[in-house]
Amino acid sequence: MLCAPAGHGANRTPVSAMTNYDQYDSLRPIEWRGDHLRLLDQRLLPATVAWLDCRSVTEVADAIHALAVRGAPAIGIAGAYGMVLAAQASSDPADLVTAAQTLVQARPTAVNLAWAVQGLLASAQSEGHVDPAALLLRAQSIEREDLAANRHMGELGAAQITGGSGVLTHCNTGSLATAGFGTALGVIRAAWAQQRLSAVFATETRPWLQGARLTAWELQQDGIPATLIADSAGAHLMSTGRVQWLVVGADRIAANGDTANKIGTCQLAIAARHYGVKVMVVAPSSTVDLAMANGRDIEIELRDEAEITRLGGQPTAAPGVRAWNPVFDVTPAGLIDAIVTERGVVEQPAPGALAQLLSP
Ligand SMILES: CSC[C@H]1O[C@H](OP(=O)(O)O)[C@H](O)[C@@H]1O
Repeated sequence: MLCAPAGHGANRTPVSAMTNYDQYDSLRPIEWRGDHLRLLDQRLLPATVAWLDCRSVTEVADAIHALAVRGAPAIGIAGAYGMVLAAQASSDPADLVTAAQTLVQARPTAVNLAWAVQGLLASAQSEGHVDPAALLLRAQSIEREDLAANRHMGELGAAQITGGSGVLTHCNTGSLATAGFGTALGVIRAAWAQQRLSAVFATETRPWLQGARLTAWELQQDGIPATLIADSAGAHLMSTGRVQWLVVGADRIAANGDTANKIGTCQLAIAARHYGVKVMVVAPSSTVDLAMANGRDIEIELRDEAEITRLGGQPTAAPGVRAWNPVFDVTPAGLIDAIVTERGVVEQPAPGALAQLLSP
């Protein structure tokens, strides 16, 4: 069933658009500095807060591939600023095309990266010349719109959650993964601020530990008590009745609602359906890929085996053992109860519902 677009008679009126979220908006992982891009190096968090200064499109692409900056919206924003760096380095349109290819190849699954980069390339091509200032305005607009979208999605998603609910989240979908406030974590922040939550649980999210290292750290900054669980404890937690919602982000949502997200999301959604826990996907419209009919063709990023067999640079597996490291999976739309975007909420996503919601 399709809920009315946000703000137009939606059948769940957000509790209050006046809730003050500023305390949750202080963290910015991306800073444009005029001739370089500063990125909070998320590989070192939470032990070390250090910044990378990227002065070329290659350095931005390398930072995206290495997960120094990560999270679907955040890598889109970083990619956009990478295009500005490319335009500052060369006025040759062919070089901008090469820059776009370099950035898009950094990570294949999150559509936000290609959406942002190819959008800036198209705008330069439509202008007929490479104008760094014009591209900078577009990059800044993408960043600004993402933050606004996150705050709005927070309200819409929180309105879905009845008071006294426990929630489980997977991976990191907070300020570190976006322009600020977060997607799924933004809903959790809003629901907490509106006193709707009885408990927040986060999975550790192996192998990269986005939950243990990043989500737990963000929630500590917020003063929101959270309990960390092993990824393998998700189904058991749901069996105890302590959570009513599984709230996750997305890297690419196909037109029918099939959703690519961090590896482990699908099995959590299967367990959620078994135990009567509702599943909410929270993502800006820039994460929806209407050109992809369903999730079967979403490219799943495979990363280095060492991310499985080593931790913190130390071996954790039997020497020489091979590992398979897909870092996303696809949750079928039939397992999803609500997809929350800044344009509104789609419940029980049916074919065509997202296209209808996002139609101009
Ligand atoms: C709002 S972030 C969306 C998405 O990105 C994360 O992946 P990664 O940490 O590998 O960039 C995770 O899948 C989040 O749900």
